[in-house]
Amino acid sequence: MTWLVTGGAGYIGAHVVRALDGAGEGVVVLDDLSSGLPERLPPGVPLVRGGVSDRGLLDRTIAGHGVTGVVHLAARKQVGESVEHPLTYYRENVYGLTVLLEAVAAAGIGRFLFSSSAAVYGTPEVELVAEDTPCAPLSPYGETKLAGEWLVRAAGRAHGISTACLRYFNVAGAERPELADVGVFNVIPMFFDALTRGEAPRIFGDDYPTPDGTCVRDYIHVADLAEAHLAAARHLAARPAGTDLTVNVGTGEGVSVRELADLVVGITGIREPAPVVVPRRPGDPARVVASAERIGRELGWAPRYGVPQMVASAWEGWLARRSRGGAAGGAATGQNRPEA
Ligand SMILES: O=c1ccn([C@@H]2O[C@H](COP(=O)(O)OP(=O)(O)O[C@H]3O[C@H](CO)[C@@H](O)[C@H](O)[C@H]3O)[C@@H](O)[C@H]2O)c(=O)[nH]1
Repeated sequence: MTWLVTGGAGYIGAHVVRALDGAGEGVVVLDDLSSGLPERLPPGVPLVRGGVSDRGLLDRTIAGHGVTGVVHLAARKQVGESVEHPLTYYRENVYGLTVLLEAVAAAGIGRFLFSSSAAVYGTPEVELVAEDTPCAPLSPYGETKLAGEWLVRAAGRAHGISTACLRYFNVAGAERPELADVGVFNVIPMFFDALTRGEAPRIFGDDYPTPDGTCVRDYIHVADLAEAHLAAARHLAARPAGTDLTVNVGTGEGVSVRELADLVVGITGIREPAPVVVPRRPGDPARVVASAERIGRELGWAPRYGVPQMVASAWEGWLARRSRGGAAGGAATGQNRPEA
């Protein structure tokens, strides 16, 4: 197969590209490089520069590279930003997806993997969130992911496309330092950022109904997440056209913010200033932990890495970036120079 990976130069996308490429699948990347970095791509993987709303570019890329499957990761993903700019989120995450699905249907492509999110569940009041837990997203970001799932499944049914919606839980870590997340939007990089600036990491609330009072999340190593994409791609390829699969990609293990802060302090060795508790951040659910039963059963997938490895690999990436002078990017390599 040849997979078109949209957003393939991003933090998660580059890990997915490496997993597919390493397993011998053909890969072509479409990325507008708004946050993606060409040097994240392995040598020999073609990069087409552009967005998923550009139908002409999609048609040329699909035909020119003989694309037979799509992994769609290109999207905006910041919850807070989506509250301020909902129209941008709907345009890029929903309208962009309709254009992509039209191109996929017109080309007769039979496999489509969609990057969804645990954000579709909102505030699930259950110990383990199963895929049939009612979806009630709290932000425009989560709404666009849920609407995206509806679009993907409806297009799959109408056009005989096999589809998989992967609901990512809290993604962290890096397979190698240069692939680490360069954004400071999630808790682990936010803790690193505070500590390396001599400030105390902030724990948002310790009065939640959880064992230590801090929020509990299901952290998943990005390399394990990438393997889940490979497993889903193979699952679809082995089944009849029109198969649809919706799975949580999480570990089933909850880790509290306090436990995470202790790990970060231990792994970085930066003990002062110690983490401080500040008021709750509005909108944070107390506990969001996946049921990983379906993904294990359907895909035979299980996580290989735990939270200590996520923190340690993210820290290596953080240090590597600092040693490069803090620059987020670098020059494109010759092999991955954008085509368009
Ligand atoms: O400086 C910080 C940053 C975060 N947190 C807490 O850490 C936990 C994790 O926060 P964060 O890394 O921001 O992730 P979530 O808010 O859980 O959301 C992430 O995970 C969701 C899927 O579950 C995705 O939809 C979102 O895009 C992604 O940001 C939460 O309890 C936060 O309150 C702190 O205590 N201090």
